[in-house]
Amino acid sequence: MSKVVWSIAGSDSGGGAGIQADLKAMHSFGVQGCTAITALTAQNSLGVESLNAVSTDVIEAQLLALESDMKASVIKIGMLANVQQIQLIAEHISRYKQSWETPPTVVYDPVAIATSGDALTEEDTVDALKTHLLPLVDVITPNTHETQLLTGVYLIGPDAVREAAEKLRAFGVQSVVIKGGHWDYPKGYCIDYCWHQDEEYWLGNESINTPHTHGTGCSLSSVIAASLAKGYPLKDAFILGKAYINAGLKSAVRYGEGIGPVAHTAFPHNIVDYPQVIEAGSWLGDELEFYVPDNYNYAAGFAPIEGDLGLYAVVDTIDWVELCLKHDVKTVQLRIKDADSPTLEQDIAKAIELGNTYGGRVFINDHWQLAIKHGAYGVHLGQEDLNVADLNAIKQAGLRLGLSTHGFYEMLRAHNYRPSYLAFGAIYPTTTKDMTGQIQGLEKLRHFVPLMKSEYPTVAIGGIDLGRASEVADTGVGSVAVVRAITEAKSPEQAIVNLKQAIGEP
Ligand SMILES: Cc1ncc(COP(=O)(O)OP(=O)(O)O)c(N)n1
Ligand SMILES: Cc1ncsc1CCOP(=O)(O)O
Ligand SMILES: [Mg+2]
Repeated sequence: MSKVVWSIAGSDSGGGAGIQADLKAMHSFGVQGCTAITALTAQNSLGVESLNAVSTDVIEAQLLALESDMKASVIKIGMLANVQQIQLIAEHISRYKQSWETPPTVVYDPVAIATSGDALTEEDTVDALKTHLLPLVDVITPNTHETQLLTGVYLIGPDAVREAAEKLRAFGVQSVVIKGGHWDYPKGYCIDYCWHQDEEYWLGNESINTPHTHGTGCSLSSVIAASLAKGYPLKDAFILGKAYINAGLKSAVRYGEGIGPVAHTAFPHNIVDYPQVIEAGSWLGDELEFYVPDNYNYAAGFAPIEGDLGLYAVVDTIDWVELCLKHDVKTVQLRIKDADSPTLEQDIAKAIELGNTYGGRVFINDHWQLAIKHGAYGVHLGQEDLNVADLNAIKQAGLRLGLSTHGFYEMLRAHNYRPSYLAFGAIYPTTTKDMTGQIQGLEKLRHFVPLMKSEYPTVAIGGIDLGRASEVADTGVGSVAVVRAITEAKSPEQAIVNLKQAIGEP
């Protein structure tokens, strides 16, 4: 069933922001948007002419109607026009959180506008938000101005952004996304920040030069809400929101005399619309004065893969490497997880030799030093390895680099290194490795493939068996990687033939 997301927000008669923007953005991400309207604004592209707050009775009637039949997995809150509204919404959300079988996630996009022109500048409104609403908020998405109004911190640089986020968390908010669309630092760039579960994430891209930016805030938080409902973790929802807004800004047009609305397109499938994940040591990281560790080593642009990866066998012994190569599996990975195995080096050397004998590509998982020493075709590394492996040594030695990714944030982080292939997983639950909370499913794979296929060979891994191989291949992914589908098959030789046939490998 499609996920339900509520938007509790104001109506923009010009159609560019508020409820109208929320519904369009939610639709683009395949969720059912429901609404509880808090205010009716009379506005056009030139500005807000009047604002009529909806009575709390009428708001409550909308909420009760939705609650009795269409409970939300995520509730997005936008404009709240007065203290009474804040109290009412907080009371309801508090009850949902305590009594619903699946408590909703709450995304709050503070909107600094009200009858007086600027609700967040009124002390009692800000007090009511801090006392009643913020402690119930899972993700807050203020822009620079709203952050300043709520925290009193002026966002003059990255440390100030961190300080403001800390203040918002002190009000009881779980996670913070601060939209940097309004600061021009570094010059010509748009930098956004996210704090979630004790980690910070920074995204950046060149500013998009258009005056037609109306509704970007509402739309971004609605994409975040819809993506959370779809099961994306916040760091991925944050990226999808940015990419959607970037695509929308590029196609935004004027409808009136003034500022036009950000365009609503579709799930972003063009890599050029995606922001950069900012890491220490990168140019943007240096501009933001990120701490660079002593052992920092970065390399990008690894040797390309010749031909198609095809069926990719991931196995843990030399016997399996040989069986797979002998039966014409063209890509094989030796994955020995016991770093203390007394035969580790010998096994790696032998696997590489077998690759040369049978003309197959042999990747070595984890043990990049031994892979270099014995001249492997490539190495396969995880995201955590990126901080410790000597990437320059791997690149200089001409080895291919395959990288694991679990979601859009990791995919973009991997993209910073321009590896030789990108693997995406786990597609389905697996017993081979603990992938709790990391199961991607086919829908996410369908989004990942078109995004990355023009840049890299793509690989899908995790829980893929003969019954599932063809639906995975149908996503257009370049390669299907399996462990148990071969190693636990009654006849591994026949399994190889069947798997190749299922994925259309000649
Ligand atoms: C093709 C392929 N994809 C993903 C993985 C997982 O690698 P990693 O994240 O390094 O985890 P471990 O395999 O080391 O447990 C892989 N090995 N191969
Ligand atoms: C190593 C690895 N990385 C992500 S899932 C996985 C295991 C895949 O094993 P299987 O094909 O048996 O599900
Ligand atoms: Mg590994």
